[in-house]
Amino acid sequence: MLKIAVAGATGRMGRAIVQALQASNDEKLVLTAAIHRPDSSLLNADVGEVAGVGKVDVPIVSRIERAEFDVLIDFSPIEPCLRNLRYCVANQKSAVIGTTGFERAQEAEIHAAGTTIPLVFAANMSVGMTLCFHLVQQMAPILAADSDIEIIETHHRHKVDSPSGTAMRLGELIAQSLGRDLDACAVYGRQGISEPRDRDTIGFATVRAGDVVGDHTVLFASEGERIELTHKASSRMTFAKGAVRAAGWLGGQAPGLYDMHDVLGLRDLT
Ligand SMILES: NC(=O)C1=CN([C@@H]2O[C@H](COP(=O)(O)OP(=O)(O)OC[C@H]3O[C@@H](n4cnc5c(N)ncnc54)[C@H](OP(=O)(O)O)[C@@H]3O)[C@@H](O)[C@H]2O)C=CC1
Ligand SMILES: O=C(O)C1=N[C@H](C(=O)O)C[C@H](O)C1
Repeated sequence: MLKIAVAGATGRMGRAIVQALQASNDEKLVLTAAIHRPDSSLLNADVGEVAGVGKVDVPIVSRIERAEFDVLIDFSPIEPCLRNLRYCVANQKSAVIGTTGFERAQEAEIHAAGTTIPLVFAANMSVGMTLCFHLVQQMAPILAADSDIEIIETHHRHKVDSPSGTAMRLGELIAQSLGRDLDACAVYGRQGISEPRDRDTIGFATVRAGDVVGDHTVLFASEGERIELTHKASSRMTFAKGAVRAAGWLGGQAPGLYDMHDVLGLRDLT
């Protein structure tokens, strides 16, 4: 049996993860804890009822210290997510982190945690986007000399971090495959009069509207042709199933920093 705790359990992703756990065919995965913020009116409510899957006998708690678990799946906001991670490191628990929007120093802390506990950290837990992460690294070195590279993402109106974690990861992987430093070559949005576009930059455009689950396009545009690699998520269950799969996979792993390539057995692709 692998005991799973979910942090951010009442959020959009948290509820989808509770649903995915209930629907999972992996009988060794058991939801044992759900964590929400201390001042929530939902404390002590049954998380299954909050997620719409009926009673699961798991009351929502406010502190990770009150949770009994082997693997934490965390989609809570940045500060609680980092606090939870520190608890996991101190208590040798495994973690799957799906939260996005971390600053560089916070990412460094997550990477360091991966030296002491089994940790999956992935801005996008879908199979399709994991494949796109691979594909852009193949495409960019072939196309970059003649192409402008732009990353365009659209998400629902409630999303607070931008560009999305996925867009940033796409940018990092493209920059890495071209030997560029993303911090030096990224251009975030444009307004007003500017010089003509510098081919060595990577542009980011962000759209926030309605209930869009998550669309990403990487555009390679040269004189005379363009390639658009587009991924569209139409259900949060796509990410939730990935997170649950990652938790089950982590159960047997040694300490290390992993991503969905490892979980899906696609590491040889990269
Ligand atoms: N890696 C991936 O595949 C994906 C990643 N994400 C990322 O996951 C994160 C969550 O997204 P989403 O579910 O849409 O956001 P939500 O805002 O719906 O969910 C976050 C939840 O965390 C709760 N929360 C606030 N404080 C705490 C706390 N101290 N402890 C535990 N929970 C707390 C919030 O409660 P309240 O609202 O009451 O404050 C909210 O219910 C984002 O960073 C998003 O970018 C999203 C989809 C896929
Ligand atoms: O906040 C979201 O919704 C999503 N966040 C992730 C991101 O920032 O990339 C993944 C997905 O696109 C949905």
